[in-house]
Amino acid sequence: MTVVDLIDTGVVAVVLALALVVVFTLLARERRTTRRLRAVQVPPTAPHLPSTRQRRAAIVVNPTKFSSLDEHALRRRQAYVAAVFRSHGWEDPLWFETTPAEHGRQQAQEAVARGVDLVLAAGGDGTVRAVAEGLTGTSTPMALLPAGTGNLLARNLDVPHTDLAAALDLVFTEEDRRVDVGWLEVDRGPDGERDDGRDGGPERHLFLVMAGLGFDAAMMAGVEDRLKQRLGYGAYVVSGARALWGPQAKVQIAVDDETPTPSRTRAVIVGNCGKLTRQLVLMPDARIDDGVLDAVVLSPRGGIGWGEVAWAIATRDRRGQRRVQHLSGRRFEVRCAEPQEVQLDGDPIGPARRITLSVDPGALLVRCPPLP
Ligand SMILES: Nc1ncnc2c1ncn2[C@@H]1O[C@H](COP(=O)(O)OP(=O)(O)OP(=O)(O)O)[C@@H](O)[C@H]1O
Repeated sequence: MTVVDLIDTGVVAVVLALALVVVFTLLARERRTTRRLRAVQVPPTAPHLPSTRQRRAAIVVNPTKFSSLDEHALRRRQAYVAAVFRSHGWEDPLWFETTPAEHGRQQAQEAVARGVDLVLAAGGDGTVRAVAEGLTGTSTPMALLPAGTGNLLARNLDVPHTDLAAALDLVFTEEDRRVDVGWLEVDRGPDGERDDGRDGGPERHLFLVMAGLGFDAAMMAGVEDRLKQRLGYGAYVVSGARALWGPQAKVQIAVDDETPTPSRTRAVIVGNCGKLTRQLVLMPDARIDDGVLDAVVLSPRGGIGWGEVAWAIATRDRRGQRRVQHLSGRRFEVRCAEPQEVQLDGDPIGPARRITLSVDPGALLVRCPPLP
């Protein structure tokens, strides 16, 4: 190992150590202040209004996210939620469970067919994406009951992600906001296996936060479920430390109708919104309702390069520099010389040779606080 390698290794170790300290401190503080799930107090029932049609919500639940609750606790939680709806003059909600084969899209479509006024996605970002696929293009809004590890959409929309009762309150106090939807088309090459549960046509996935390929996707693919349950967000830091050392990828990036530009990169991340945590903002200019997608292209070499990337992100640098390039447009196409891991709102979906990302402006209604 040369002296430069040693310095590089040292810098990476310091950057990672700092990142670990910052992430764990922020998460610990966030948990302390917001974890306490409000006492299960059933609010008083509102006076019955016979003349108007009662509104009704559907709740699409990913049961794996509540597996720590026993049958009794689960029923109490459901009874509490139903009582909250009744107390606001709504009918008892319809409940749908996701399955290993149907992650929420079909359940949301069924809820719309049954005429509900709102569909709540109770799960992580995977459930939120699936429910959004079922609601996009309809006039039925979605609300969030965040129960995942990352809860990236909730973080970006300022929906409480550690207090289900507070998230539920928003249903009755907030308005519907129109947000953009991102679509990712994946070309896996002749040997690739599709991952969207459909048979014909191109493989297509909806995303609401970020999609991309390279380092970040490899990091997410490397997160083991057991570690995620034990460490939560910290599992991503551990996996990130492993993925840091991969080689640069040769890619061609085309934005809208421009000529593709060749690049050697570690990650191309395209965002509908840009926040990873309250403090960590990857794309400071990304807005979920501006009708365009933003992107960052990260091209560090060695530990010093990663240090520059970490600094640019920590300081929310908007201008970009040689290691961190910012782009924006309505359509991105990324072609890779070798297949690269792809991620969607934090979920790895396997390697691909080419991805195309486009925006469908204002295609989804979400009930949430005013958009940041
Ligand atoms: N009934 C079920 N049994 C087993 N697995 C399920 C079931 N329903 C959904 N899943 C799995 O859960 C995944 C979605 O999980 P979730 O909603 O937590 O998103 P996530 O992105 O994994 O969240 P996070 O990583 O933030 O915890 C789906 O992709 C599917 O694989």
